[in-house]
Amino acid sequence: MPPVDAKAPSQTPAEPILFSFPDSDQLSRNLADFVIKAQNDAISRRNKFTLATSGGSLPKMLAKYLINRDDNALRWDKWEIFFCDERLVPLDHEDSNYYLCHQEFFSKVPELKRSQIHTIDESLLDDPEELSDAYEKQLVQAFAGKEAVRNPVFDLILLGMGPDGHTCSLFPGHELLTEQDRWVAPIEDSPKPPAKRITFTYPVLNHAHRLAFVLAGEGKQEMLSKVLDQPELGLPASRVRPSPPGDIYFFTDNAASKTTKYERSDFKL
Ligand SMILES: O=C1O[C@H](COP(=O)(O)O)[C@@H](O)[C@H](O)[C@H]1O
Repeated sequence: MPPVDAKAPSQTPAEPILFSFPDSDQLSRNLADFVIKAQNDAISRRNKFTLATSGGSLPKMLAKYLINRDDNALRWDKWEIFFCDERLVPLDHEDSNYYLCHQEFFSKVPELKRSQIHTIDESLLDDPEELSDAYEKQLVQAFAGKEAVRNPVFDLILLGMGPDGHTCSLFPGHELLTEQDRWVAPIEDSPKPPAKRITFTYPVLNHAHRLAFVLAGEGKQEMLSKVLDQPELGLPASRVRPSPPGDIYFFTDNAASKTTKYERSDFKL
């Protein structure tokens, strides 16, 4: 188990900032600029860029304008990549979030070395607790030093959201919503298959420097309205509210944000 958080618990959490773009192509283009800005800020601060990504619909939208660029904006050698959640299947299984990200993104970036990507230990697939602890240890090692006594502070965490409001593998009504000690936890009863997974917990999410939900299409509309307009429902995605100086953004297309009454912000870097 990681050391106890030393941060003062009384700070008011950040308010979500909503960006809405005409379509998913514009969303991807602006998301790429946002990621590059986060990368540059992180490199100036600590000479590396720690990113955690989700699976689902995100990797394709993320990759679209990050791969095949001709402007040298990306400093791939500085990237260190984790997964916000992972399914307990082999890394070449089609349900694996790593496999999906590899297909959509990593395999198209030859500069990115395999050692920069933190995956689960496949030899522990039969022991979710052990596997989860081993993945948590990878975080402890990556964030060692001064930060080791607090929580890991990711430069950027990219999130998706399912139609039930889940994010990572944190599902509505599940006991993991109140997990305060572990950074990474196993779940063996995920309502969305596969049932066995590991997931980041809120202590990790809510200490990140920046987080962004990436949501496109009409299928996200109803749940996005609930998450932004009715936070009192306590849906998993609504509970992502980092403490200052962390920021939380929603990158959406107009189809996803059509019905929310939440105020849109102009996108500027
Ligand atoms: O199961 C999962 O679902 C969520 C949402 O996926 P999406 O296809 O609706 O974008 C995803 O963020 C998570 O990483 C994944 O394991």
